Amino acid sequence: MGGWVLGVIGGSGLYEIEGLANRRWVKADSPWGEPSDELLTGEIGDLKLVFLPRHGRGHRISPTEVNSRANIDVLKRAGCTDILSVSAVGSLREEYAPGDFALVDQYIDRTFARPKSFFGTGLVAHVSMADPTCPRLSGLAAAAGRAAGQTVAEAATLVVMEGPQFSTRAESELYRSWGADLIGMTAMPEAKLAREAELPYATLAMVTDYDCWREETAAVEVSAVMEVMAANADGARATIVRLAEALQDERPASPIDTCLDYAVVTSPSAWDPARLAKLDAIGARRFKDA
Ligand SMILES: CSC[C@H]1O[C@H](OP(=O)(O)O)[C@H](O)[C@@H]1O
Ligand SMILES: Nc1ncnc2[nH]cnc12
Repeated sequence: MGGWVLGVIGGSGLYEIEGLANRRWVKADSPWGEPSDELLTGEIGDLKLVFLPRHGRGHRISPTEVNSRANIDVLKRAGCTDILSVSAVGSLREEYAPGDFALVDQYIDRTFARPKSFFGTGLVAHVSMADPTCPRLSGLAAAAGRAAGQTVAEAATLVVMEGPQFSTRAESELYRSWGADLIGMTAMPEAKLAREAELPYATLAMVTDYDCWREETAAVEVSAVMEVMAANADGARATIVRLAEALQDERPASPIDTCLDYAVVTSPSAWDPARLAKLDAIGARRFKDA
């Protein structure tokens, strides 16, 4: 096994990270279209880190228009072994307060206007999403957040809505009645695509608001989200540095590294060469003999 290569997808308010040695913005191409921006590559100690701002520098791209297939593809091409995804989220529970961090272990995917798979006609695959995040990476990220002085919850359930408008009060109450803890707009289909790419994935959620269900608090506005994110960006960066410091050694294998072995259902004789060609990075391990 080689070392860790950490991909970090930055969300609202996190458009770059400082403190990287040999830091360089590099253009990355993908057969899945345009990624959100160039990749910022660099090192923290022995760890290679690859950062991509999800909405692009200047926050140009809306949640629906984020090309998550291209983003995951270029991170895979850049050699990432694992992905930490950072997101600003609303809280659906009293106990998750603005300023808190949380690691997500379940998602409820309510998005409907985004391509959600690298697979399809000519090469059909069904990966398991029963446990959508990597417990090892999530645990390390939670410890890193605490070491950086943050309050960090674990095992949160995140609703991912289409947006870009925020929820109605009835929707907010509905998601609460489903047992969801947090709400955002971008972790899906990112988490599904990371799994198809055999990349262990974790969501570091940064709570920015109480959405619109809490009577004593004003309904969420984007200015409030960005204000809390500005106050928390240093905490997010410190968490990433602490996580990087914990990933200096060899990377042990994960079952996610080989999950496509159990997922592909199309007979090899029916594989579509055009789709196979687009899967040259995502499926490099699985389809190396094709
Ligand atoms: C800027 S408020 C709504 C916006 O913030 C979150 O973005 P991200 O997940 O990339 O941090 C949310 O998902 C929306 O895209
Ligand atoms: N209340 C909210 N709903 C959806 N996405 C968000 N991102 C930050 N706060 C949010």
